[in-house]
Amino acid sequence: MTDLQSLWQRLQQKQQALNGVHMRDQYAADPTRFARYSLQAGELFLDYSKNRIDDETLALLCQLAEASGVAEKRDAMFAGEEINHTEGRAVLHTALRAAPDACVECEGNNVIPQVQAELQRLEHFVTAVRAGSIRGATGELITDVVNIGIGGSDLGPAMVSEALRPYRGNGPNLHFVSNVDPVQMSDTLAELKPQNTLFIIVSKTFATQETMANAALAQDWLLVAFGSRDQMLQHCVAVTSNAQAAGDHGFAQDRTFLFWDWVGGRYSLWSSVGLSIALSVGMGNFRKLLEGAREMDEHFRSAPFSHNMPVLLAVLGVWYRNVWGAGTHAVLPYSQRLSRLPAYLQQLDMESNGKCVKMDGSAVESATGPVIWGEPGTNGQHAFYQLLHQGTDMVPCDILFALEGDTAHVAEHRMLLANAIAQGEALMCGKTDEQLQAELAASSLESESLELLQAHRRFPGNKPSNALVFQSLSPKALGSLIALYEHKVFCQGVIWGINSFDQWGVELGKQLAKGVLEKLNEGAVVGEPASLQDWVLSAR
Ligand SMILES: O=P(O)(O)OC[C@H]1O[C@](O)(CO)[C@@H](O)[C@@H]1O
Repeated sequence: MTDLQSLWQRLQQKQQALNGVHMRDQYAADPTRFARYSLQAGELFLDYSKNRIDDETLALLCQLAEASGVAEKRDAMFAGEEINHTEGRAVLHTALRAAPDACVECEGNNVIPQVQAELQRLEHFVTAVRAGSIRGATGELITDVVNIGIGGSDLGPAMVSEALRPYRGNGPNLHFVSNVDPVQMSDTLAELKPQNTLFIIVSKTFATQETMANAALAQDWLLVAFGSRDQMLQHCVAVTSNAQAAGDHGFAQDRTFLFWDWVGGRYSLWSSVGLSIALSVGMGNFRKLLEGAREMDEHFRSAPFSHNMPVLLAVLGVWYRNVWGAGTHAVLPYSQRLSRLPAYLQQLDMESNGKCVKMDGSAVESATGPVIWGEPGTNGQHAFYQLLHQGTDMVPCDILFALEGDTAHVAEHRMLLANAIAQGEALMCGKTDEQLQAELAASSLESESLELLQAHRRFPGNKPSNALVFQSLSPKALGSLIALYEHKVFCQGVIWGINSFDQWGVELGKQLAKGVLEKLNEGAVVGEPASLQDWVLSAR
């Protein structure tokens, strides 16, 4: 039996032993549990004491990470090795936030000078737009910026710019258009004036159907307003790793911001893809975001696994996914500003680890990435928390909150905190039968109804959750938080033996849609419809 097999076996045994143990008893028996199962990394604090674990489990999980080669793969990633082997690419989003004097080699070249040069170009542009020295074609100020992109070219900038809304100062208003459903672009344009609007067309490939279609709609709108292609182009910039395609679409070099093929779409917000973020909150805040991520990178590279936040989150996720059979993982930000975090993490996690084939092409032997879902916490409480507390599935949760809010409404922020803390406690402790009986006994209900109600009002508890806490949702804390999840997903991919950096599973639908579109453009079907496609054709 290999080391790995024996570790999995011991973890299975541990699960059987812990299955009958209640976390509230573990807590009661060990007053040091919270202190021992929590840690600070930079601006982030993680409480992982409300998990179905003990010291031996944690030690086994860390050994699993070690035996799976997490440290070696991590070092290979940071060193620019070609770890995305199915696309023949290095994975170097960490170089985008590395120190300016760092040296990170990719195919023998240090990539840091080009990263820093592109950041400088971004800085000049951002500063000029915010200061009003770059203006629209008619000399008017740019008051609104529309980011046109999808997936990684949308979700990261959209999530971050919403999270950092209080840092906008006199920055322009931001709008995001991703969906090829034309209503999104129409509704957005209805609010805007061409002379004050800048469009950022963000696409790594500069070939994505949705983005190119939306860019064309925006450009038509500008052309109608200005009647001149040159003026139209003054209101557009491109962000891409395909400079050639941007050039073919008429974008001048000084209106094209670049990133590289070693930056995966879902890992790209740290690059020029973050232009909308930087325009909104200013370059100083964008650099703080990078700094926060760098701090987490350093922690990930240097902390022992037992005190390594991304590694701990990763192995806890693996523990529930593979040993306890949890199919989903909930992300519950107690922060309206983080309302887009679950959607962002869906792409980060599910596009990375939704795989059924190992690096060598053989089928995986265990389950891989869970379904990631969630909503801001208090809204979720009045919607789906019923299932978290009394449903039949175990749903591990991440509960996130800032100690300080960013409004003057301190009392309301305290309510938010109270809810976040109470839910973690309710999930863990549940309600004992004695507590419930005492509550019901104090009511005026008859004994028959009491018995029935007792069953329905039982809270079993013993439901796992992590709490991720930060002083305030600052650019630096947010940078660390995003990098934390990136590295968590990476570690899990290594443990499952999969390539977390390709996304072949999205291709088939795209290919088929092209064929269907051609048929829809051609027209009607003859005879009885034999498929949905035929039926739609004949129904139109
Ligand atoms: O930036 P692009 O090339 O337009 O791609 C957008 C998104 O599409 C995907 O390739 C999936 O279809 C994502 O990985 C990517 O973030």
